[in-house]
Amino acid sequence: MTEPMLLNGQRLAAEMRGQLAAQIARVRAQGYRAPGLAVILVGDDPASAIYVRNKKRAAQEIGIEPVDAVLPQGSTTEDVLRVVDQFNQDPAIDGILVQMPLPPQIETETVLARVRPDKDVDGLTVTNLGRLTAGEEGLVPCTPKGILRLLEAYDIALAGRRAVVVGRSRLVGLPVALLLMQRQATVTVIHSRTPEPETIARQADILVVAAGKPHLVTEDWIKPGAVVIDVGIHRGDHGLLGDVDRERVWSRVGALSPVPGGVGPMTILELLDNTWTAYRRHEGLSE
Ligand SMILES: Nc1nc2c(c(=O)[nH]1)N[C@@H](CN(C=O)c1ccc(C(=O)N[C@@H](CCC(=O)O)C(=O)O)cc1)CN2
Repeated sequence: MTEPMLLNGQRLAAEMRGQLAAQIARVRAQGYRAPGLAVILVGDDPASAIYVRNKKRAAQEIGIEPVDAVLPQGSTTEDVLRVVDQFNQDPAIDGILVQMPLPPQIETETVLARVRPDKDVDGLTVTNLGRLTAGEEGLVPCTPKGILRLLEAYDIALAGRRAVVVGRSRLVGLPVALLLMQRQATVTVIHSRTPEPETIARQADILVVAAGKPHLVTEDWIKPGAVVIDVGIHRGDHGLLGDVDRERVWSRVGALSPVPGGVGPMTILELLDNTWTAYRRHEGLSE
């Protein structure tokens, strides 16, 4: 078999960020304000702190003004809602994201429901997920949107092909299944209660793994030549691990998105892209 292809999200995201930076610089030169992104971090999860720092840095580098609110681990739902309300009302803020996961005492549903749908740059509100389900224009969740952009950039055909999604989360599994279906793929979603998941996964031309379990997927899950998208990210003693055991699947796959350097950078890119979209809508600029 020919050598598998590595789907390089790091490089694609860098290219796209350059294009966004140029577009933002153009409108700024015409006298428009800077796009504003509010990032809400609650608690002391170390991984979340890294992602938030990376998001703010990426925003700043392309000309989006990041503003953050950092709340302590013991915050209440009401505390978070107050911050969301402030950003909802602030005309300088185009996008609001609440970093997930939230501490267990906070009602995630209630917090997400408070974010104005036109500022929901994570695409996680019921309004935006409903629009996605109906095939209407809205703001699309970042990781799924990044996965589709990565597949498109590498000319990976979806229409008529069999896609299997491992995981059914609101952040990734559910919306990526919808997007793949909209691209005419035949989609199956499997999850923790699915019997014999390997047997179903082995039918996949495109396998998207968002299970949250390090090295869950091994060669037994892979149809020879399959395109495998690894969404997992886990901090092990020897660095970052994905949900896919890269060494064990490598001889069977046709293409693989690596961890790190695959889907992660695409997630941040799509957050910036959604903020740019929200900004243009707020400023009445053409899309
Ligand atoms: N509100 C949200 N919360 C969470 C989301 C999200 O999209 N919105 N997704 C994940 C975490 N996440 C973004 O928040 C995220 C994870 C990983 C990366 C990334 O760039 N990873 C790098 C490695 C970086 C490192 O850890 O050293 C890579 O894969 O190359 C970006 C964003 C859960 N929460």
